[in-house]
Amino acid sequence: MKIIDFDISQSASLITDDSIQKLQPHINLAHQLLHEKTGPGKEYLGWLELPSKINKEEIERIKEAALAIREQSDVLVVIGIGGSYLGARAVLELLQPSRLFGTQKGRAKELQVVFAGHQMDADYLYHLKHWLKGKEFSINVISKSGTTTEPAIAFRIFRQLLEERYGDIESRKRIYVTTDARKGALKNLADEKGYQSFIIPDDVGGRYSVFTPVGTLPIAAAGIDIDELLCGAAKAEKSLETPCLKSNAAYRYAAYRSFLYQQGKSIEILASFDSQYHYLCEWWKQLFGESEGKEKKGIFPTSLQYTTDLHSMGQYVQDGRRIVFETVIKTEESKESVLVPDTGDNNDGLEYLKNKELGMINNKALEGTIMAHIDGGVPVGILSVPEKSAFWIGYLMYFFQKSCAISGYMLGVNPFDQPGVEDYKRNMFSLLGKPGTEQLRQELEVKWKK
Ligand SMILES: O=P(O)(O)OC[C@H]1O[C@H](O)[C@H](O)[C@@H](O)[C@@H]1O
Repeated sequence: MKIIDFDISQSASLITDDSIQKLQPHINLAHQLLHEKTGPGKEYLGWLELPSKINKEEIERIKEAALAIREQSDVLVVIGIGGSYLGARAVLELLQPSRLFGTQKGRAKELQVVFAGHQMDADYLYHLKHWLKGKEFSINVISKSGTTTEPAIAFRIFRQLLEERYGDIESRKRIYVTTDARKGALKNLADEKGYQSFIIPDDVGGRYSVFTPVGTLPIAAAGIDIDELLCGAAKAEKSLETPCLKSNAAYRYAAYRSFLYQQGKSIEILASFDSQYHYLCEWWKQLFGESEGKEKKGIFPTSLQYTTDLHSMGQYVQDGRRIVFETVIKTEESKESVLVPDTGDNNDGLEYLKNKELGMINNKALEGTIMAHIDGGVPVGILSVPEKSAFWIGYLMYFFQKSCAISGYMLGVNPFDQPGVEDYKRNMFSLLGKPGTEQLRQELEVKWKK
């Protein structure tokens, strides 16, 4: 039976199953806090039963909007940052590998999804604006608060471009807003202009929102089957209901992290041997980093793409400070077959690999790397994902959400807030001269001797 599993048996010399099992009482407590909705952040647990309680009518509305976008445009500009951006990007990059090279070649009228508002890089926005010349485009602006600076600026830029191109009335039909049901500047603007709007539920935080319209609208617009995605998430919700460590792989993963953190391992590397997982790793970093990095505690989540990074960071992992552990994503099947060509000579010394599958070679690299890292004192957990499909990515993302919540409760923090993120924003607003922030500006000038 196909399933996402988490296995640490190869690292037995560094971490035993027994030491994980001993954490069952802690897991039970965390499970209780989560499922009885009594823990910190309990007002943000809407994601927990979201896949099984999905509103069918809303899904139909999303599919209709996705179809309309595909009919009216060549390009969808998705504007958002953090949890309002990474989930959709992760799914797109994982399931549409040809995106990595720009276009969806060979397909009739394929909508291209591009991202903006995830930074304030002037050069990027300038070139994107110019690239859109002569292309039909629509916008999906996504912001739960409706006030985040980066997407708000990008939305101004692309809304202006849209209005100049299509005029006020037509451009209103090309703007799709995903935001709070009641409050925020974006909500007000959407009401005023009559943009088609989608709601981010109050009880679902940004980094847990991929199965809401935050993720599903751009994912559906890209032509990915959101029923399958949600079906995978619902399957995970059901399969990961039990607190029993032996049968709940997400809880085993949480316990493994918790155990290693107590042993002084403060950095977790999420590694994959498949470049399509890059943005899934970025999404995972926000999920765990924002959920756990508080009160001067928490594992620092980072990611590496192998074998690429074995040629840059491999040295550190193998032989640097022993504060690192690794979680390796292993996908069983490569979708495509690529063979090492038989060139009729052995000048490069690769004759022994002729006609061999690249997928098989990559797999041997994975096996060899895991052995080397364990020998070097790095515990490695293997997260096996049956295939790269909408169903299994849905399952995987729910798996991570659930393990993150449990891991956060085991750490003793609120896994659903992010108070620290406000500090840079406060300073930035003051330095930009936002009205009402004069006092802070003076304090900053004195402190930093400007
Ligand atoms: O959706 P938004 O309200 O625009 O927020 C986007 C992101 O910005 C923040 O600063 C938060 O730290 C993130 O958790 C959030 O996902």
